[in-house]
Amino acid sequence: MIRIAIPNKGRLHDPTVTLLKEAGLPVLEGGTRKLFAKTTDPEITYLFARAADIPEYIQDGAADVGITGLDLIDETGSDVEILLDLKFGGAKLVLAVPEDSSISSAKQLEGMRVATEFPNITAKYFKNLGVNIEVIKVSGACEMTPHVGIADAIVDISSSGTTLVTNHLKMIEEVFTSSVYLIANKKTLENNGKIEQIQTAVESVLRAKGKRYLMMNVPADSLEVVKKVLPGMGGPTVMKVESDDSTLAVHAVVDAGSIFATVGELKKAGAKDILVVPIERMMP
Ligand SMILES: Nc1ncnc2c1ncn2[C@@H]1O[C@H](COP(=O)(O)OP(=O)(O)OP(=O)(O)O)[C@@H](O)[C@H]1O
Ligand SMILES: O=P(O)(O)OC[C@H]1O[C@H](OP(=O)(O)OP(=O)(O)O)[C@H](O)[C@@H]1O
Ligand SMILES: [Mg+2]
Repeated sequence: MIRIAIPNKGRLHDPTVTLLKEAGLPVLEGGTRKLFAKTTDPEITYLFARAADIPEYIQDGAADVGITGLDLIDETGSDVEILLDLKFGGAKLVLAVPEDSSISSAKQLEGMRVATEFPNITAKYFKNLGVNIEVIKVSGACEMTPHVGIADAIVDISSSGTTLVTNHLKMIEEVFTSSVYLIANKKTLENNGKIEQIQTAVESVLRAKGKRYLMMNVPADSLEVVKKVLPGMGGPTVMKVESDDSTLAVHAVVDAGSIFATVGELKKAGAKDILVVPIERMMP
């Protein structure tokens, strides 16, 4: 049996559940108040946990696989296997000071106080710089601390930057770049092939997100020009169209980012009836 720990609430819950569904491992009978949920594979169960607790659950074997933020993994110093960047939940830990402060670099904070929800990452950052500071650990509303004399600077999560601006703070350094990762217990990973299957399934969803499936009809004498337009992945699949010897059906996988330009060029090359279709999963 493999237990996968996923965030029970907060901003990481919904995208995690969506990704698992796309990977063919939907959270069944889910509900934020429940501790456990099943999926379609009888050998896999979900455990709902706080995002911040997941790294330690994985390290200690309370769960075998986990999905949570890299910042939380690093902060807890958990000894886990980092398998895959899931490319969502992106945020930065930034060093910020009041907007009217004359401080413009981390080095100028020698001997001062820095408030944060991430004391270990913060201490490590300043230690690497050779700057002595006092870390003040808070568990929320960090942005307020420089304005009430508790700290001279903060290290806090920023994504859009709105919270910093609203609280009259300015970023002076980037301390840590985070996104959400798939992690695993080191022992289970060695002994149980199921984790690799889970990783492959999730990876196949991520790979497919950047691709589109193109289908089109091509006059036989335009095939060579059309093939030149279609960037590889082993080249397009070319099929005969029944009852029409002069037309071929051409299928190809292309980068989603280049779809606009590619379709334009295909038209020019003589392709017709072009269909652009999303791909659910892609295995190499
Ligand atoms: N704008 C953001 N603010 C806070 N955390 C973010 C943001 N964007 C991404 N994250 C990531 O989300 C994770 C924190 O999720 P968590 O569920 O603990 O907090 P939350 O969504 O703010 O919920 P809570 O209401 O419990 O604070 C971290 O890994 C963090 O990097
Ligand atoms: O750069 P921004 O897009 O403004 O996002 C960053 C803010 O969002 C988070 O707070 P959250 O909304 O989770 O509230 P919390 O402090 O109660 O967790 C985080 O702690 C920052 O304060
Ligand atoms: Mg929060």
